[in-house]
Amino acid sequence: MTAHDHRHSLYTVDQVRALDRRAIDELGIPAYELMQRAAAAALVCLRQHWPQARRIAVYCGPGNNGGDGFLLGALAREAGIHAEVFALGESRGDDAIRARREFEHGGGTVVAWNEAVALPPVDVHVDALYGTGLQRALAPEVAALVGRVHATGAPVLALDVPSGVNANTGDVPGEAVQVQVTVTFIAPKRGLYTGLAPGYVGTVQLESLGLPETLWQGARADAELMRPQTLPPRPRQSHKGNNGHVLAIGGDHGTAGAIRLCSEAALRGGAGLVSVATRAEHLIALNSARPELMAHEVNGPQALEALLPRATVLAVGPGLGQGAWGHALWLTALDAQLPLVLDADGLNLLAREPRGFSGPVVMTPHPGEAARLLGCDTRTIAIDRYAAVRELAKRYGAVVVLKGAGSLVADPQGRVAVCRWGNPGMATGGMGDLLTGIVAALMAQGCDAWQAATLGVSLHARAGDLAAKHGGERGLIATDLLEPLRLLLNGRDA
Ligand SMILES: NC(=O)C1=CN([C@@H]2O[C@H](COP(=O)(O)OP(=O)(O)OC[C@H]3O[C@@H](n4cnc5c(N)ncnc54)[C@H](O)[C@@H]3O)[C@@H](O)[C@H]2O)[C@@H](O)CC1
Ligand SMILES: Nc1ncnc2c1ncn2[C@@H]1O[C@H](COP(=O)(O)OP(=O)(O)O)[C@@H](O)[C@H]1O
Ligand SMILES: [K+]
Repeated sequence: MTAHDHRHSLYTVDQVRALDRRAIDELGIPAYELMQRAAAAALVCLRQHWPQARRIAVYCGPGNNGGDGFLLGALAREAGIHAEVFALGESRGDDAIRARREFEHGGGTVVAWNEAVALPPVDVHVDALYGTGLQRALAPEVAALVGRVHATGAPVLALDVPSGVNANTGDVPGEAVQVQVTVTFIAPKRGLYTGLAPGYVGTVQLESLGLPETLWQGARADAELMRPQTLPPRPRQSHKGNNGHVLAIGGDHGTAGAIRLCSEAALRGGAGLVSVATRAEHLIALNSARPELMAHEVNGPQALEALLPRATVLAVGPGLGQGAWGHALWLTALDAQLPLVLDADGLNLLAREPRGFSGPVVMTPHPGEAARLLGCDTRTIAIDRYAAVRELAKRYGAVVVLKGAGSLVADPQGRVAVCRWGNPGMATGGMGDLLTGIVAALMAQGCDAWQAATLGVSLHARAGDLAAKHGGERGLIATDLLEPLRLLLNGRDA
């Protein structure tokens, strides 16, 4: 992928290193000057977020991230801010060593950190321990420092990456610094946006260090950040037959809620018609709750086959179960040669009985389902969500949404888009069922699998944010998203 808009492109750590090298080799900017620019940008960021800050503490690790910290300490002192600088280990590498000397030549004193050192009272802590060079979990003594910094309650600014966060993957293998602001240099690292990282990074501010656009042009990026999108307005002459017909299949005994949420989301996602193939016992409840739904009793494959000719997209899985009924409907749906959205038990059945697809498919696993599909544990998924989602998309020949904080969407060719919206209020039952219905509705309206998945994920997460903005995160429930979803789908976000 070429990256013309580097603010929406996400890079692996190796790709960021390649950009650094090009800045040094092709633009002739010495690495030490990049470090100086990073420190200057960090000071601007610090003052922008905490204009009243008079005292800061900077914790410097042994590498170039620590080098950035020493130079920030020097600049802060020059600007009249009292900076106490702590070193964790000896600086390694010419630039980091030179940065430390520059701080000391300016009159600053570096305190070698040990656990007997008292943390000074400060307005802001600056985390310059580790950046993109983090290789493993923080050592116990560093983790102890992190705990003490957190306990002060004062805000933290991270230089480049919060220490302990793997900037390449978003994994956090042990302790990590939880910060209010991460000022990241040169390019957005893909790991800051997904998995455990969103719990640590706070606001991510990109500083391009005055490097020209040409640096990013032609440079490889690994993924893209989703941008807010909607669908174009409907043609005035539109009729329900133009807007697709979603058939939602599921709702075994005792699981009516999942299929109702999915089908209602398909209606609010703009599908022209929404039918439900479910157990007889759910029909009255579905019809009385949502008379716009066409609910059908389906007791086996034949009854489902009768509904297929009118459907444009099948949403398969919410509340489907993995019993004989669910399995038989699942097989019929997968053989129907219609576009599919597969979720929940639709995915669990696929993990049990792997197979290919004949038409376009979007799969929407959460990490637990993803682990079943890949035959691994959820920890393996968390270690590298980018690798997991790409492997799923490739293995199943489908567009795959790997849900959870910083949802990822991948296609079988390896393209990946990252969702930067959503909130922990959405960690509640039924949210995934909505997503299935939304993605199906978008496919029914003519989006291809990639468009439906990326637009669906972004609308769902933004609807979650809008709902949480009005009522808060705790107590947010899936149906709260339906009205904001409709607003966002129509390009309104008030
Ligand atoms: N090269 C460049 O062009 C620029 C680099 N910059 C800074 O340089 C950083 C990268 O510097 P480095 O590559 O030196 O990497 P780091 O400073 O992140 O850390 C590398 C050092 O830490 C050690 N280490 C890693 N994980 C450890 C752990 N868990 N426990 C103990 N030791 C560990 C490594 O062995 C190595 O000595 C960036 O994040 C950024 O802050 C900026 O100055 C901007 C420009
Ligand atoms: N902390 C979070 N941040 C952002 N989005 C979240 C968070 N927790 C859950 N979500 C989103 O909510 C949805 C939950 O889906 P899922 O786990 O399938 O729930 P369910 O099976 O109950 O419907 C996913 O789209 C997921 O990305
Ligand atoms: K850091």
